[in-house]
Amino acid sequence: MIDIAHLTRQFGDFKAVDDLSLSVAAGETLVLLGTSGCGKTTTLRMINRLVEPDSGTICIDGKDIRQQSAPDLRRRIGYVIQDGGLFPHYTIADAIATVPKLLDWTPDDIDRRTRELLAKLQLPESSLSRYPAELSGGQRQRVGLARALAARPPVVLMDEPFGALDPFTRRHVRRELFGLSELSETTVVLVTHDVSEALELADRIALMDKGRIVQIGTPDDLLSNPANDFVRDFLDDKPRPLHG
Ligand SMILES: Nc1ncnc2c1ncn2[C@@H]1O[C@H](COP(=O)(O)OP(=O)(O)OP(=O)(O)O)[C@@H](O)[C@H]1O
Repeated sequence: MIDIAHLTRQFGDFKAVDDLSLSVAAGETLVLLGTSGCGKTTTLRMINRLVEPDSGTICIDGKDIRQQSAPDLRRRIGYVIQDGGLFPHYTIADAIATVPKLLDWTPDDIDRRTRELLAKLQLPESSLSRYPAELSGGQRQRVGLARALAARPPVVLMDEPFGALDPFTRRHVRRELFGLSELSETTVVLVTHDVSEALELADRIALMDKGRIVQIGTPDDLLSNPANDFVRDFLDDKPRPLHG
């Protein structure tokens, strides 16, 4: 579904992403996990051409993404960021309708799809005329996902989608959203630095360090056969008392 080969991106002299290759299968959830600054977001943003690589290729369904215009590409790739990434002056109805309108859906089809998503994501219909600032963080996150899923894109990219939520809400919202059949059929690439989130959501985890993949595999693979001490230490995030 997504094939990334020898992807490199520098900022000045600094290699943010360094010869990175990976594939994501259709319907798979791949989590990019790693420390702050290891190149997760840069990798993700190259998939929807918000960042252009210096070298390497990305193909979706066998087609090089540079052979299509960035706006066309982005209409077929949902993108979810922290706190929903909603425009403050768009109502929730406008936000969810953004891509369907660009794709010239009829108002009836947009309305039907919007109401379907509201029901699935447990958002009240009264939220349609509200603005993001009038919703809770968890609700904004659901609207961000509704907007990303509205036109049924085959691929959804998520960058720390639950990062703005408190730990309790975070666990609750992510379980609920990833329980949706709609999302389980979609190919998802999700960026996080939260180990338990990665272990819970991933079909496979790509653990990154300094722009490279240190190990890629199922959560079980990484836990039972860590490639080195970095992988072992990274995954072992149990709290320990400092003294005693
Ligand atoms: N536009 C830019 N200009 C200069 N440097 C950048 C730019 N974007 C990213 N970088 C640098 O590239 C490195 C990787 O950044 P990136 O955002 O991909 O990391 P990350 O793993 O997603 O980190 P975080 O979890 O903190 O978001 C960082 O050192 C960052 O400072």
